[in-house]
Amino acid sequence: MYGSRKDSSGSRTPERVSYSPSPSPSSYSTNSSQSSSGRSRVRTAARSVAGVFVACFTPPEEEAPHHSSSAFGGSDAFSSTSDVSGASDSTDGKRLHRSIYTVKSDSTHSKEPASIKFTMADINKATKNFSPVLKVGQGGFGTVYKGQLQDGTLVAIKRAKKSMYDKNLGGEFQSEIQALSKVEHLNLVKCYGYLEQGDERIVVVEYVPNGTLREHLECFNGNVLSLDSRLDIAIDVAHAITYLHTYTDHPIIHRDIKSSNILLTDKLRAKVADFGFARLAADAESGKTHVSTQVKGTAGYLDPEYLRTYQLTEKSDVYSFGILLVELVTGRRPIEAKRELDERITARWAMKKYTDGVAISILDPKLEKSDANGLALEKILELALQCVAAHRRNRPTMRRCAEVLWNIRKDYKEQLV
Ligand SMILES: Nc1ncnc2c1ncn2[C@@H]1O[C@H](COP(=O)(O)OP(=O)(O)OP(=O)(O)O)[C@@H](O)[C@H]1O
Repeated sequence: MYGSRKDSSGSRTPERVSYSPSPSPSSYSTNSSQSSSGRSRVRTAARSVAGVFVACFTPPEEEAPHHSSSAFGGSDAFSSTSDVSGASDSTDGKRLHRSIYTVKSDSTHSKEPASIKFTMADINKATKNFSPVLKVGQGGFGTVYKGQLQDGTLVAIKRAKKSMYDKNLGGEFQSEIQALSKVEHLNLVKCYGYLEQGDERIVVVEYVPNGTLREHLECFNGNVLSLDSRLDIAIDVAHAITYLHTYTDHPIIHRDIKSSNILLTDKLRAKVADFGFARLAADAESGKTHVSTQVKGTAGYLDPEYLRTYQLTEKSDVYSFGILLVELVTGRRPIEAKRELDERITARWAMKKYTDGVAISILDPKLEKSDANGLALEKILELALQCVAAHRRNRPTMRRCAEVLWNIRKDYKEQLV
């Protein structure tokens, strides 16, 4: 069900196989950037973590790894770096020792979403009867149109394809609506409302005008995204996901963080989209620490521990975020099937170069190989490595990721002047 489709370049386009404010800049300690000794420690640990990628992403034609026994054992060596995981990780050890996991269904959220219900007449008007000229994209959910509401607001109108509805879309549609309508954050795509009528399932969300992060990494408009902008985007995404994870009553796990779900504004700031797979995380107060659920997500970004155990926590998003960080600095997709064998799994290839002390060789060739870029690259890779740790207890929180990135950006800017 979750395979991958190929784009024209032969690369795999992955397929789906109390308000807590974003951390404020002032709350970030200025000395929390990773030290160089810390980096070398992480580099050592990386060697064992690299095994994870072998196990999880070995392309079909690749030989079986010789060291498969260590495939999920990387965290033992890696545990020496657990001090960077953030204070709130301390509960994770307990989480892993629980033997009974409770399924938390969406039914606990019986409250009507505060979203506006649209009529078919509104939608037809906004999209000029689904004019093909206004079609801006196509995804797993269906077709996306640009539209304009009566008050002039520009919106993206996502129309579910009939086949999705046939496949019991009902629950997923409700999930998307519930999650979207309750959250509001500068770096999250805002939900304006929905329509549910007969076979039609339509979501109306904020229109974000400047394409996806993936498109920008491929220079779709001819402009190279600078490392500075990439850092800004990473911080925006970290803030958005931190917000979801610390959401008032019920934390939300995004479940599908990837570059094509990150939309950019004209000023190149990021807005995280597509809560189609979002599920409400287990309520910490009730003692239910994660959701056991059918595995969903996108190939290349999927947390191996989630794949193995079906147990979903916020740390699955952290894993996907780590893959996204690697994507940001290399410009490559998580899986590039047409590459040489040792380069097909981008994160594994990048981590190997990092541990070999030649991280600079994986910098997106569109970026200048300057000292400042090289240093920032190493620090970003170090964080990415922590995010993709085999075991979730060794991964930092999203809040911690935001803090570290904030400091990397600060140091980077200081180096540039
Ligand atoms: N809010 C939006 N504003 C502007 N364009 C959008 C918006 N949402 C989606 N799009 C465009 O529509 C495309 C398809 O989006 P959609 O979220 O349906 O699928 P996807 O995330 O690309 O893929 P999948 O559904 O498989 O995860 C996007 O790549 C983007 O170009």
